[in-house]
Amino acid sequence: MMQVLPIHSDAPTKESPSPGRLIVLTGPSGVGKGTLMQALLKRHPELYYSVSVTTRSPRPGEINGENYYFISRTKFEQLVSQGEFLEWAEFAGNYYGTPREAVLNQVRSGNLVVLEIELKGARQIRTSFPSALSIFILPPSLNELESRIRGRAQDSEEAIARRLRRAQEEIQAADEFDVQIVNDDLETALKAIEATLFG
Ligand SMILES: Nc1ncnc2c1ncn2[C@@H]1O[C@H](COP(=O)(O)OP(=O)(O)OP(=O)(O)O)[C@@H](O)[C@H]1O
Ligand SMILES: Nc1nc2c(ncn2[C@@H]2O[C@H](COP(=O)(O)O)[C@@H](O)[C@H]2O)c(=O)[nH]1
Repeated sequence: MMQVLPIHSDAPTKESPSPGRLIVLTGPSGVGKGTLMQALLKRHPELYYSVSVTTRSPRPGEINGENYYFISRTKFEQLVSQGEFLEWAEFAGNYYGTPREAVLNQVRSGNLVVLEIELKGARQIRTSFPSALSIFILPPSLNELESRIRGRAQDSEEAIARRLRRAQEEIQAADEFDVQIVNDDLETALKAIEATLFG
């Protein structure tokens, strides 16, 4: 379970110089961020993947502490008030947030830290950490996005509809980010991410 950390009244809201770097992977739900992330971690185990905190219920097979830290809304709101998140957002009826201290420690230690997060959180990171590298993953089409969400068979009809509505807003924001990559063929998209990260 996530460690509850003390409140730091001087916790940074703007970045301070550090040897590591934050990488933000964003894009609509179902576009394949998690799939790309897992493949990337296999090839580059030196990357640090930030495990988020959420109030969403675990899907079959999801493991607490590995996929997410699953907590209650009350606990999440308490952590927000304690300043424990680097960013957080409500998405499709649930809260999601990035644990502040673990991520900052990794960046300070010189590591490349990858956050896989939705649009509002990605915007918060861009504001707080202007040197973060942000990558927006696009679907080949909205139809393909829908069939990926449905193919995953993890969400109710209502959740699918909410995610698709939100996807259209998110896609319009793609140009706000440093790099846009279409996840059509997985291997091609992976190579494009690798080229962005490692040159
Ligand atoms: N390039 C691809 N071609 C075909 N299917 C893909 C591709 N990339 C991912 N998928 C499939 O699309 C579905 C959604 O992928 P994934 O769960 O990784 O998306 P996500 O962006 O992480 O979603 P969320 O943001 O909701 O967690 C999965 O079933 C995955 O196997
Ligand atoms: N702002 C944040 N968004 C996050 C975080 N962790 C995950 N996410 C994004 O939420 C949606 C929905 O995820 P799902 O697992 O329920 O399908 C998706 O876009 C994730 O990338 C976070 O810490 N902050």
